[in-house]
Amino acid sequence: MDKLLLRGNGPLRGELRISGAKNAALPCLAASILAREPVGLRNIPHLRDVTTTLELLSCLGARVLVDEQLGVEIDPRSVHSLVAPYELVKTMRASILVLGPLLARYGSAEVSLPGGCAIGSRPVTVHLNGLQALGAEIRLEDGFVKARAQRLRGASIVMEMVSVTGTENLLMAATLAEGHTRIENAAREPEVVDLARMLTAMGARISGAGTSVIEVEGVDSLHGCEHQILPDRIETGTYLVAAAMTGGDVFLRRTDPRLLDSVLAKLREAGAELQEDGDGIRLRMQQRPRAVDIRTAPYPAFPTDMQAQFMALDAIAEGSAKITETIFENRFMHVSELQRLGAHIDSDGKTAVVRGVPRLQGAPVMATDLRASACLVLAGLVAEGETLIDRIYHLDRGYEVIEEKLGALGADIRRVRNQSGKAA
Ligand SMILES: CC(=O)N[C@H]1[C@@H](OP(=O)(O)OP(=O)(O)OC[C@H]2O[C@@H](n3ccc(=O)[nH]c3=O)[C@H](O)[C@@H]2O)O[C@H](CO)[C@@H](O)[C@@H]1O
Ligand SMILES: C=C(OP(=O)(O)O)C(=O)O
Repeated sequence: MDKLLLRGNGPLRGELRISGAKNAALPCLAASILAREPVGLRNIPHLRDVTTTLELLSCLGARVLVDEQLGVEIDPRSVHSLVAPYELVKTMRASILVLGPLLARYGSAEVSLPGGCAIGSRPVTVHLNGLQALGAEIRLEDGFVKARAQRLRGASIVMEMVSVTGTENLLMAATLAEGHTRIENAAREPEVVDLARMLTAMGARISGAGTSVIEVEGVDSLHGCEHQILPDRIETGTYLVAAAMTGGDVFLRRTDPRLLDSVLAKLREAGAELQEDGDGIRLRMQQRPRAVDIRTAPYPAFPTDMQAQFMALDAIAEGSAKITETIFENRFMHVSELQRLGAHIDSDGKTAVVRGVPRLQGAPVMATDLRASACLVLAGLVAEGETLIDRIYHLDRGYEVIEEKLGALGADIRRVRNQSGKAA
């Protein structure tokens, strides 16, 4: 198992390019199943979750072509299996996103239930209730969601809670349903908007994406398209926090700061100077960060996917801060690892009070989930001595070549590869 070795060595400086968003690429890849022609996707990030999704599409029978610049072409005309097997689904919750497209396009789907992941129970009830409202017959059998429908029918759906993947599944299903669908209490995340842009380019009739009411007029078929995945706002936010924590000066290219308002507001509150510039954003930090309170909630409020990174910032900030996680019941697993590095944090599961210390001390730590891993990398950048992070396969699900990108900004970071299969 690979590990990351870091030594805190001062401010990050320089420029780097932000990748396409994982959480937009995965639904867009799933949406390709809806088309009657090949679909081309650009700015696809090179991530383990993308590879798993491409394997899943191949397993369904789609022809997948990956080109040098990591553009991907998917030809769904050869799809012949409507079963998403456990072996692939268990490694990635986003696999549930093939359910809506398979059902809408082929009238049947069997998708293994995604397992409960470390950050919380993550049910898919609102996906299933919404598909039933569109006329699907759904059974849960042998760990699979088995869904059938002659043709889905448009319906008015009020989502019980704001669900990002739930909104995406229903939106994709509704594009080929007969008649009009209205989705209320829809997620407003930019990744939902990106998916709607792609579906519209395929001939879907959608309005309201980005608001909490999305309306879809079903069409008989969807054609191919070329679509550019939007920049990763969470990767952007993670590198901005890295620069802020190290007292650095970095420019992040090919990103869209408008997707990050709530995060940028918190960085300013922490003392960072931000400058939006053409296709990117520059951050300069000339003081020790001030502690900032965080409360996660659906977009446009502060994203749960940035909570762990801000806990790392608060751990070395001036003053105390309260962090409240409202989306997932178990997303504080980085607390005990930050404590190993010398952070002062009291947590009761849903809230954490962080008292900033002037300096962290390097130690061996364990990554437990994707953003918890990012939080430990940030802490390692400012810790005195060596920090060795184990189980970084989580990180590889969501950050493209993180050690190269941080290395280019001057960080002392290196991947320790384990060739033998024994602990490195
Ligand atoms: C609203 C929100 O911030 N969603 C986050 C969630 O999306 P993801 O789509 O994975 O999760 P959902 O948005 O569906 O879940 C949001 C909340 O609703 C609950 N829920 C969801 C579906 C359901 O049927 N029943 C139910 O109770 C979940 O347990 C969770 O507490 O994780 C992603 C990965 O970290 C983040 O990128 C998303 O920003
Ligand atoms: C937890 C995340 O992803 P996933 O929903 O794929 O588990 C994330 O993006 O932070």
